[in-house]
Amino acid sequence: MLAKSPSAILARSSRVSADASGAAAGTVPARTVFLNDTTLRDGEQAPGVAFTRREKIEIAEQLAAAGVPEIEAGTPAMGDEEIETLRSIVSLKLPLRVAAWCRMSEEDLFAAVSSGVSYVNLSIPTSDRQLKGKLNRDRDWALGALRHVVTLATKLGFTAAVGCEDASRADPDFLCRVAEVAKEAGAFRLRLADTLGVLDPFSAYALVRRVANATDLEIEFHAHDDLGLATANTLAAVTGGARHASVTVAGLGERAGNAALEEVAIALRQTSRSETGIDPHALRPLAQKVMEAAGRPMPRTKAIVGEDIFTHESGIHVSGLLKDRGTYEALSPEMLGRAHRVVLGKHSGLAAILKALSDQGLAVDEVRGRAILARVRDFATRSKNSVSPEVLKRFYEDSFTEEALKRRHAAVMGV
Ligand SMILES: CC(=O)SCCNC(=O)CCNC(=O)[C@H](O)C(C)(C)COP(=O)(O)OP(=O)(O)OC[C@H]1O[C@@H](n2cnc3c(N)ncnc32)[C@H](O)[C@@H]1OP(=O)(O)O
Ligand SMILES: O=C(O)CCC(=O)C(=O)O
Repeated sequence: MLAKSPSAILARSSRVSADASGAAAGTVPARTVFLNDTTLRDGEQAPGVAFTRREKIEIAEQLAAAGVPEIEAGTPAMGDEEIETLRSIVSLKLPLRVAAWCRMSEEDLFAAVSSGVSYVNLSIPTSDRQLKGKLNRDRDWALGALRHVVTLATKLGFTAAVGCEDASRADPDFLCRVAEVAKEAGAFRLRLADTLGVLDPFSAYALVRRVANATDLEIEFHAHDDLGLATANTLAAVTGGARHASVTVAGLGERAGNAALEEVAIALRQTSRSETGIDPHALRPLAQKVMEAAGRPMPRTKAIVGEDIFTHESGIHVSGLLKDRGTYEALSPEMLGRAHRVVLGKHSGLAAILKALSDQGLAVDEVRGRAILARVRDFATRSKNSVSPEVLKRFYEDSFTEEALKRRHAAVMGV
């Protein structure tokens, strides 16, 4: 058993250095918002997802390479395997903070000591619904437990943050009181969790603003995507005063998942010019790695990292893009290390056909171009796929045959 006895842990507490988890040495980009990635903790809580130690290590390395300043790498209370994995990640001395998630309990905290992390997120339910419903406790108990466990964590040498589970359904006055006690007990940050994903951007803003005005603790916001609003709520929380956003790669997480790291990083940059220090080029390889390890396919439409996000088919769009890319492209593919692409399919128009032919050194007049377009549409509908350059070339060659001439005639006559 790796977890040590409380007395053994207290005896060595003075040796727990604030930098044991490899907090960054070297160049750190100027950030205005800090993304705390919890792919290895809340991301892995997605049903059926179970990373191996090797996968966790590789994901941690990629997160560091992408410029993520802090990761929540696991839950020591889960036992020896998780503790050993956390130790392996800490031992890499990556240029990021490695934190562990703990319930507000001595037992979890002692397991965290065994894991070698320096940062702990100590979580306590803050809504009456959860306090009563799952713990059969009340607010006074919560404040007492918080004071006791955070004080102990500080004595043990941890840098401790307090996680307010179900903060979005909690009494805001009570959250302010939690912030006060957390601060007195030595916590450095308060995490407001929208555990059930019930907030919208207006209520997320109001909640964070309210608590941020009442405390000088740094605020982190942790969103869930049950209403499809996790990223929007995270941006609103940042506007409300949160300097830290809890995110996961590709939004992997409990139920509908969390706020996606790549969405929050790029949306902040595009909409409010906030800098997170994340390398945009690293986002797609990172998402591919995480989805592969999670055993889940990445939706082609996934914002920022999906296969199709810079691919255009519709005739009107392609016609516009050919004249001026800015007509249908607001996000730069190059900024994300990607390339703009046009495909031929059911929604193509003549301009796209002519351009695709000319890319192969071929030219046709409008009538033949429209006949080829009719075949492209037919092919795409039957095959449910785009038309490749090879198939297009065949349509081009066919367009000289008698049969094609007939088809062309029918197309022109509309029969
Ligand atoms: C919103 C979130 O994402 S919270 C994080 C969720 N993460 C996880 O659950 C991580 C994976 N979990 C596990 O491996 C296990 O549940 C463990 C190791 C944490 C606990 O395992 P078990 O001892 O078997 O307990 P079990 O899972 O059945 O129940 C959870 C216990 O934690 C208690 N608990 C829940 N939240 C807290 C809290 N913040 N502080 C203290 N205790 C808590 C529950 O009341 C329950 O205890 P009880 O059985 O005395 O009522
Ligand atoms: O309390 C916390 O630390 C957040 C836990 C969590 O993942 C959640 O509430 O969704």
